[in-house]
Amino acid sequence: MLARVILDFGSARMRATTVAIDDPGPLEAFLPESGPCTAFIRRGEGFVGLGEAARFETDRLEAADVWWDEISNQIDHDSEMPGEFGTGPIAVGSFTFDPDRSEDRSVLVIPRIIIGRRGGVFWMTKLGAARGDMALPARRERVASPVNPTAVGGAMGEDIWTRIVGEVVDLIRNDEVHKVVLARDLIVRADEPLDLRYLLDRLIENYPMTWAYLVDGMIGATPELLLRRQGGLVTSRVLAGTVWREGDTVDPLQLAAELARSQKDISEHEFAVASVAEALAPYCQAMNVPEAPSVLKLPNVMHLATDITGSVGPDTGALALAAALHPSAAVCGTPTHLALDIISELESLDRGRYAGPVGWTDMYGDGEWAIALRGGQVRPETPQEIQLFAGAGIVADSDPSVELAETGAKLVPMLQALGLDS
Ligand SMILES: C=C(O[C@H]1C=CC=C(C(=O)O)[C@@H]1O)C(=O)O
Repeated sequence: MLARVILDFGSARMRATTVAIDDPGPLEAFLPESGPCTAFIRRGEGFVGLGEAARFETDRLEAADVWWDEISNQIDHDSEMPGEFGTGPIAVGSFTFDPDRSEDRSVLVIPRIIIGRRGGVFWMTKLGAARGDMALPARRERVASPVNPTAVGGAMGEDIWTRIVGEVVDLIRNDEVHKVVLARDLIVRADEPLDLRYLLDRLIENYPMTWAYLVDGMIGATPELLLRRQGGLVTSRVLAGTVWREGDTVDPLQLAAELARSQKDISEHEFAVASVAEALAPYCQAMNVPEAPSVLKLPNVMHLATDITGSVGPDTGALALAAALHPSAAVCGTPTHLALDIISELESLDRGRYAGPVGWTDMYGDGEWAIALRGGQVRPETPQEIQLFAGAGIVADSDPSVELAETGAKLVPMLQALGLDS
């Protein structure tokens, strides 16, 4: 198994301190110009992580879970706010969609400093620090917008991608598989290294209702939550089935009504809900799956949405649940193994961390893992370049050219952030 551990606290025990702080203002303002940093923010709540006390590179969620379990047992935590959700040392991660078919690695990092906000409570956690050493880091002065960003194409041309969607529709109509989510990529290149803090600012500003994430060069603003585990309660927001507005021609209410009635989108959505409900069931004493989806309205698209809730025992942590739920049929298909094979055969794309779990877990197994959608990856060797991804669920009634347009609508948040779509 591939695993690389970088620890800067050796085999000694680590001290961590958490204190309540005054409202620090926007969390993202603390992200430094250079050096490792992480963020997970929705509606102004969440955290930023600065520096790295430890890092685990792996190809398996399960291995990351074991590693964090061992490491978190070596941390002595002194907290002013014990038991407050999200406070204290955390591990922040971004996992590949398909570890068997990706050159990219999954990563779990333990930030050295965490600044967080939730429900009117503000905190800072520092690893390797005592209560006397809890000054807030400096806020940044300014961030740089992308210099001359240009879309330079992806692994596959739009016409070829559309043809492949047609091939998958044929497979589905021949009953060989029920649903397959196909993705495509788009590379955007600038003249100077991209300042990810600028992109994150734009995503937070334009899409405050999504989970804006930044982990190891993977950045985006996703509306889909694989799971939140908070105490004994697990919640999952399942999305699948999409409409969008071309210009301002259609009334949003009418569009939402059309989506709620669209048999094609309802069937696409039902596969996704069933996959999450089936994967969660073995871990839940009780579960609630609403019978009909609601419509989630975002600035660029609308989705059918179902919030599943369940109760889990103390032994099943957030990372273990993420391992059980990934990949759901919102990003893979039904049946899972057939959809995975078709994706790897036809998509001609290494998805890397796109559509994989991205999020955090704490020392008690609580945490939030979203699905890394509406985002892109910047790699250290090409800091002026970002690979964007977008996919669409293909079912029997899919029209390939409409699916292509749907992936275009899903690329809008990142293109806007890069200054390529107004
Ligand atoms: C696969 C993506 O979206 C998923 C989430 C919501 C709606 C989807 C759809 O309607 O196809 C996808 O299942 C993506 O954004 O790349």
